[in-house]
Amino acid sequence: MTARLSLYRKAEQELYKLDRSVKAQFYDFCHVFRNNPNQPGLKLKKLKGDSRIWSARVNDSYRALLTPTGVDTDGTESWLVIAVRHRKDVYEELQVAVNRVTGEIEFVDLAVVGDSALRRAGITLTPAEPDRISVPAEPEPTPQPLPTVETEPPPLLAAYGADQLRELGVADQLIELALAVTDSTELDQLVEGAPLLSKDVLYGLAAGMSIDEVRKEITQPVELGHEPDLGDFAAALSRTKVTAVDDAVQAAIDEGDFRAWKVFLHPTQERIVHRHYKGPARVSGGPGTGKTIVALHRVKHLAEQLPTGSNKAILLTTFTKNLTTDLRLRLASLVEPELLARVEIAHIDQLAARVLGENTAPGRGRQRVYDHVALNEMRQLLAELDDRRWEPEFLLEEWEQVILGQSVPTRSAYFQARRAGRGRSLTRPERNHIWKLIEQFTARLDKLGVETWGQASERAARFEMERAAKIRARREYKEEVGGKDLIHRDNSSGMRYLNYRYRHIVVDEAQDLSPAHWKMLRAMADPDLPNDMFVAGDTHQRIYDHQVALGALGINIRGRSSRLTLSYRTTKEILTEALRVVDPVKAGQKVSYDDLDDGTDNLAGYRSVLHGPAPAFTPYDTWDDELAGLAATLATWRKELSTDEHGSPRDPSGHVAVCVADRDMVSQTMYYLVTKAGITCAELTKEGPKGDGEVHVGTMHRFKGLEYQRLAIVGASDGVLPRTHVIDRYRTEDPPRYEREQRKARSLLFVATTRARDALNISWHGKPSPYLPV
Ligand SMILES: Nc1ncnc2c1ncn2[C@@H]1O[C@H](COP(=O)(O)OP(=O)(O)OP(=O)(O)O)[C@@H](O)[C@H]1O
Repeated sequence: MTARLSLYRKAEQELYKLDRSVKAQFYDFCHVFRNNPNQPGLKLKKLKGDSRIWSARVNDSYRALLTPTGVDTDGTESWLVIAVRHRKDVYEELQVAVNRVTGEIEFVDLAVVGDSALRRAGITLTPAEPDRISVPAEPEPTPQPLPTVETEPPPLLAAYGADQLRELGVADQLIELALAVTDSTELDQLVEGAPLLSKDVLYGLAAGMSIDEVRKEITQPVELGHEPDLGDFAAALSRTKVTAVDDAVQAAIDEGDFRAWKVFLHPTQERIVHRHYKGPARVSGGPGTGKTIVALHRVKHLAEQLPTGSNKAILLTTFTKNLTTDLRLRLASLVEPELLARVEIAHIDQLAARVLGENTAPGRGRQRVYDHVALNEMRQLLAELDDRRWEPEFLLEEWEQVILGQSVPTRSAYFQARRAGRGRSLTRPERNHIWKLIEQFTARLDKLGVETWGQASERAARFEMERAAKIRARREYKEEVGGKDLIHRDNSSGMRYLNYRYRHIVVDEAQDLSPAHWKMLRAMADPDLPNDMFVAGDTHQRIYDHQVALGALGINIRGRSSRLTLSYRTTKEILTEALRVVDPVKAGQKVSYDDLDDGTDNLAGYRSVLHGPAPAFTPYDTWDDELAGLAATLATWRKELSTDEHGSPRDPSGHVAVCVADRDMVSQTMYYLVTKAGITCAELTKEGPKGDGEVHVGTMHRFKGLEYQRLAIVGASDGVLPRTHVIDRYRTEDPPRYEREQRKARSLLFVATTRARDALNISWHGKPSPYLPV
């Protein structure tokens, strides 16, 4: 008799952590079991407590726990491995059941629940295999008197009843326990071995979500829609996310946690990925909630729907070059090469450059320069004209945000232009003066044969919009003439083949794209088709000054926005401090964030189930002291990360990073670490880490979208974050600008703090940055 085996998700995760030798014995076990589950050496037997759970021998110490999930028509038995664990951790009270809300198979593990919670709920766990060496029985401990009602803290979820938890989908076995827990540590222990839905519901309620919010945001999305048959495990198995145990299972398990994001999407993530959207859609969420992961799965989902041969029909784009490298690697590990060929991956500037290349005669292209070069030119122009009326920074921004940003073509149009968020208003003569200066400035850039990236994206947007207009005009005409051949009307053979560049566009790090970027992207996909654009971003992480209202740019995301709230990256401890940076509770410091449209966004419900040490905040007297402290921390981290959890050596390179505020500090930090502390470094550049030094060092901007196991932020002093000497004058001169600069600096620190997975150290010398929660 043969058997089909599947692995429950939790069992697979347990396997990742087991010793290599136990894993190998598990593969042997699977092989034998699939051939004949009744092979005597497997010692397959039912546990006493829940008749649905069986135990089988993997080796002397380890047991596989399984549940039968039906028999095929050909007589093949189907079994689900629900856990693999040491025999000492197998006890009779284990339970497996079908969840009444989702209809999925759920396994509840009480071994991880704290003693106090179990005691309060009156549960005692009985080992399924008591130790064979008999030890003289210890005298029964005298029962401890239960704390009196006065001293017992009230239950954490006192406001809710058993029926409510049941209706929301909490597993039956956990309900009494959940209602008895009195603090968040007990709750953490309780949910550690809980099924996903129970965990989400309990954490949601504990975080202050109302019953209605939990029902709407957590339960309803995973509801089956009809009452499941609680005894039909075969049907339940088909709804449960499992890994088939076949010859490839070893490779899957060896990949360990690296595989998790590819296979186990959270139901909220999954829903966003697979939904059909009639128009552009958006996913938001705090750092590490999996927006990039959702974007990648969305690309996969869309690629799967396309007909064979749809080469490069999907565009996956993001803000920076180094992030495209990461997207490319991840996507390649997620999809087959045939699907990968349907996707074009390019960062936003690269796209703009390509459009300009196509529209420029050979040899006529302009060199693209960064804003600091343009600012220098503006400064020189003003000096030559001896014009001190306006700051060069103000003029450059006025040009980029108002004139370029709104494609203002003429002086008279500039008189009418909206200048929302630009601070002080300008009179007509002032606008006249500014227009003249900017004309001279752009003529100067022209003469030098250069343009800014802002200008380039604006020009690219214009070319693309013209292209889209031609496509529309041609379609309208075709409709008018009833679909007849249009050769007589097309003025070039290329025209006949003119079509939108992409069928779908997926954008990551959307918060930093400028209006010109959006206009260009909008024109690259057909606005009349569903699922045209999918946008992932978090405005709390906006670190460039590009505020947009997508609706005004023809990208209508209203009613198609979703939010992720569970962080997969950062620990609760780090997250709590990071949130105090962007959402300060100090009086008078309310900061509000937009939703890429006319509304506002927030991080309500943003949470993590991971734990780690509390972030360290360390003051120093001088920069030199701080660097010495950093070197000591890095040496400790290097030592700790040099062995894995089984004690085997491991290379810690690339898992630790140092984040500073500016380029000078990058050089100083690297110089100190290399010459004085013997720690090799790799500088984080726009292209990614340069060289293979063990510790990555970079400015906060370079950390966008990245993550590290341990992170040190150094030089987080007052005056550096924010740059007081640069922005202080706006405090009275231009309060909205001052506000924007503050928000950018705050977001920068927020981005930096949320790059750390396990440990975060923040230090400063002199006074700390006002944004730090110290
Ligand atoms: N369903 C999942 N299963 C396992 N790991 C996940 C899952 N979703 C996300 N992760 C992991 O969480 C981390 C953060 O994910 P991701 O980078 O997509 O978040 P993000 O929201 O884009 O973050 P940020 O806004 O900071 O760029 C990554 O290491 C990712 O692999």
